Amino acid sequence: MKGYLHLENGSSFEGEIDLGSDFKVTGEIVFFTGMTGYQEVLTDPSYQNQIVVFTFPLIGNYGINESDNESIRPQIKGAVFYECCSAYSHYEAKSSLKEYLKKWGIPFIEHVDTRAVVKQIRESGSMKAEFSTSKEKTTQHLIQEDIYQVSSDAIETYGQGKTHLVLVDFGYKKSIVTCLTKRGCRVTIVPIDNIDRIAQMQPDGIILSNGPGNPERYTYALSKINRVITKYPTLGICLGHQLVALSFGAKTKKLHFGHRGANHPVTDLKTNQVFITSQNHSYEVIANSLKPTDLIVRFSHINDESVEGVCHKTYPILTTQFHPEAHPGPTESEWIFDEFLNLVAVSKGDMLYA
Ligand SMILES: NC(=O)CC[C@H](N)C(=O)O
Repeated sequence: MKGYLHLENGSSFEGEIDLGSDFKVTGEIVFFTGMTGYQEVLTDPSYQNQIVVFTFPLIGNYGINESDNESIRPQIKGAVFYECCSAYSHYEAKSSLKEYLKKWGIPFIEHVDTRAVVKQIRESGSMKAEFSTSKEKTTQHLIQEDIYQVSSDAIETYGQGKTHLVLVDFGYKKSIVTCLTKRGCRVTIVPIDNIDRIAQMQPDGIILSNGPGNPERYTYALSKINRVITKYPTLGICLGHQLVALSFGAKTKKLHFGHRGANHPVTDLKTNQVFITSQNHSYEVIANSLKPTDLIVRFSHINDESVEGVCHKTYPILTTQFHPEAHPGPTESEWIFDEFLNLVAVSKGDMLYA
């Protein structure tokens, strides 16, 4: 049946929806530019509350498998496709993308002119949107509270290595844990509300995870976060990077339409090397706001010179706005985990990490 995507800036697009006639979904509309990696995007908790426009025109062609989930369920609010492929083909595929979205009740609209939608987002910025079978715009109802269900309830441990890391969970991606356990680490996942219990766990280092929403909503926890990260070697990833910066007094702001894709070029200002990164964020750390702090910009985005990571002048703290764990996207920045584990090993007094 015909469906309509309505954006907060007043523009509307026609497509096709195959859910019941009363249904309507609202959320913040963002776009992801990767040609592949849709399963990782759907299941990345950082996308909670967002309607994702996939810019590649054919999505779903290798189906859904059992290994590419970044969390236990799809997290996006809705999806917009040009074409969502039913005739998938891959030896590991267990179902089609459409079947998977329907099973979890995630609405999607297809046969939408996604290029035209993205032009609107690039002009007006990320904004509220809704799609439904109604031709009528109800954009005045789109301004809604951002409600996120993040962070696991329980403390869980993965891996058995000698190096013990605590991952503070704001909605972490599974691949971050995989990158650490495959390097011989034991990783304890700690919900943000249990941050006071970290010292009892005697970690060798801390990871602040990725997560959805505006980093400023964690303002209440910044002093606790700062206490922990100035005690142990710390790696901050995406939201975790933003929280490190905020906890030292820097500021964040919203990007016009965010960085979401698998081909974002970043320079390491320490070595002048450039690498291609996987990204998914709406907010950035304001470079100037770092000046009065002891944080130094370590990584910079080539396209817009936004801050892509920092390190601290004295503490063993390293952060990335991009995703070194990739999934989706290129794995060429995975060495960040090795550099961080080097910091951990040095601070433990061990030999340098191999
Ligand atoms: N992937 C993330 O951790 C995203 C961080 C934050 N929610 C942002 O959009 O900027």
